[in-house]
Amino acid sequence: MTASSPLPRYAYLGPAGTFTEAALRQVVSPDMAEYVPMVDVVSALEAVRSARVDFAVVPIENSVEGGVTATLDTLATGRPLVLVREVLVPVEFVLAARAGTVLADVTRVATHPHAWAQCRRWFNAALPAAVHVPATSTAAAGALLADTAPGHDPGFDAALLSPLSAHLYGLEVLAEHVADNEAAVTRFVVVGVPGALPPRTGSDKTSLVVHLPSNEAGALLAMLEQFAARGVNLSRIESRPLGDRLGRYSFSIDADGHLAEERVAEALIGLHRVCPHVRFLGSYPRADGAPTDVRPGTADADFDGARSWVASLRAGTWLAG
Ligand SMILES: O=C(O)C(=O)Cc1ccccc1
Repeated sequence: MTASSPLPRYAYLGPAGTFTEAALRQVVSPDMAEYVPMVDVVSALEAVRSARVDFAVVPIENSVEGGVTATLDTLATGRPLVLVREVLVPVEFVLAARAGTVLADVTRVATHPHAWAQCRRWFNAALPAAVHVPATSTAAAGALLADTAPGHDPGFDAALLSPLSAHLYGLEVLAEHVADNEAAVTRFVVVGVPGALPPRTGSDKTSLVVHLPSNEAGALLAMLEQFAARGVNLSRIESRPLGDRLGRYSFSIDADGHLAEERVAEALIGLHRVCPHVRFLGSYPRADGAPTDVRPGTADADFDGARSWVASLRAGTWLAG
């Protein structure tokens, strides 16, 4: 990077110390990019749409709660955005407060709703009187606590956040390893505007939003058949309400493989033929590096060979030689 070329700008759910910032750090170091903190994932994604930033890093799925609906819904409609990379972050929480607070005093806990959802059972067992005070992020709760003058009430007693941000905001840790599931992982995605696809690596995912052909028996099967017939495995499928009336859904799908693979391209061709709406959300490398399982008969060479055979039938050259 030369002095004259500006650093790429990345929006993320801030402030400093969020799990989203930890994901962003895995993507690009702070001296090679401008980190732009946002108050929510919708603002981060809209900043990409309005070209205020080049990319956004947002949570999309966690191992305890499932899909992050604000992210899925914002990607599904509006000006097209694509995922260019995914990042996995192990999520570990501590309960922290200002000096002088003891655990028994804590009845109001501020944190991001996803963090609270991942620790509900822990609080039921350890601090049954505690109620959740929603914050825009885990680190925002910590920052607010740190910024409130001594003797003033910020509206809560403690923050549920990462050990790193408890340290960053100078808070005292009251409880460590706060979790319903110690192995919880959140999946984040790097989102940009549509352009050239990241190259195929042999360990890729393709994300899509699909509406069903019609509201009748077999409609879901007709959609799924497009993947199954080409040996394309789905690693995630979630239905989201379309919002206009009850009973209408859009499907958010992650498929194993890259659009550059014939079997994935053929599945998309099938979807485009039978479904009223298909939105391509990108092909990008898997964070876990697991190689894509390509079933016999579904490799590129199998599709090429079959296509040449049909071409020879059409041309009447199949008996020649
Ligand atoms: O609030 C944060 O730190 C975030 O980055 C959102 C979040 C909250 C809980 C688990 C994973 C991500």
